[in-house]
Amino acid sequence: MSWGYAEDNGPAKWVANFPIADGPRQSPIDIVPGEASYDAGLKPLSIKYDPSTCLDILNNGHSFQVTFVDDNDSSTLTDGPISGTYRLKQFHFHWGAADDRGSEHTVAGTKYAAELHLVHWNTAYPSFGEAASKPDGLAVVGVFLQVGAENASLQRLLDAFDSIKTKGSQTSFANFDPSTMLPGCLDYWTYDGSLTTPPLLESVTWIVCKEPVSVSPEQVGLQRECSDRLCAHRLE
Ligand SMILES: Cc1cc(C)[n+](CCc2c[nH]cn2)c(C)c1
Ligand SMILES: [Zn+2]
Repeated sequence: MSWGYAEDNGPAKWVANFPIADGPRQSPIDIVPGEASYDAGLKPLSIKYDPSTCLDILNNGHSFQVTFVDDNDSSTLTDGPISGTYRLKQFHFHWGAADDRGSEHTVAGTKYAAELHLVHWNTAYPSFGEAASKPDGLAVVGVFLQVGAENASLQRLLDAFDSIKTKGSQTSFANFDPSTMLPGCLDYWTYDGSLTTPPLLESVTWIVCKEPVSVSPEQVGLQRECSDRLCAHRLE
């Protein structure tokens, strides 16, 4: 039985096959703004994405993921809490069965309808796979999606869903600029954590944007409908 989000293979059961689930820096966490300490040493994020590095969109059975060419420094994350250059590898979303759940991180207990993860790897290591097992190997920018106005940028992704109906299917997806999904203000919380799905590797510097972006009820409904076809989990 592979891991998932159902009663018999969900997060409470992952520790059986992935003991790191009980590790010291597991994600997601509840972010309590009042308890976060201000660090004047932190820099603003520097995000530079080149839409021509966008490669394809994949249904990996747990979400849909847009993958990027990462053999050069065309799409990078620098500064913020990290040192060196991290390359964009992929982005994907987490959502749930209703508008009041879906995000992985919470803010003072509040869940958002969905959460975007932009996954970057530290070019101090030879590849994404190598970096994924290093304590400073990955940097994931998290953006909360709040139900409200339609998100034109997201709509282009949702329109591609029809061609990735079954788990494991992928289709080419070109010239998408992920920075169109970032909020206007890039203020962030940061902490050292982990992947939020098995193998739960403790290799992620989390950079969670304070400002959410909007998604319309229809769009998040489409994501849910797609997740049926993605045979993906229901978070609750
Ligand atoms: C090597 C590796 C494996 C997996 C499942 N993931 C995805 C895990 C994940 C999704 N959202 C947060 N962590 C990453 C980013 C790297
Ligand atoms: Zn994720």
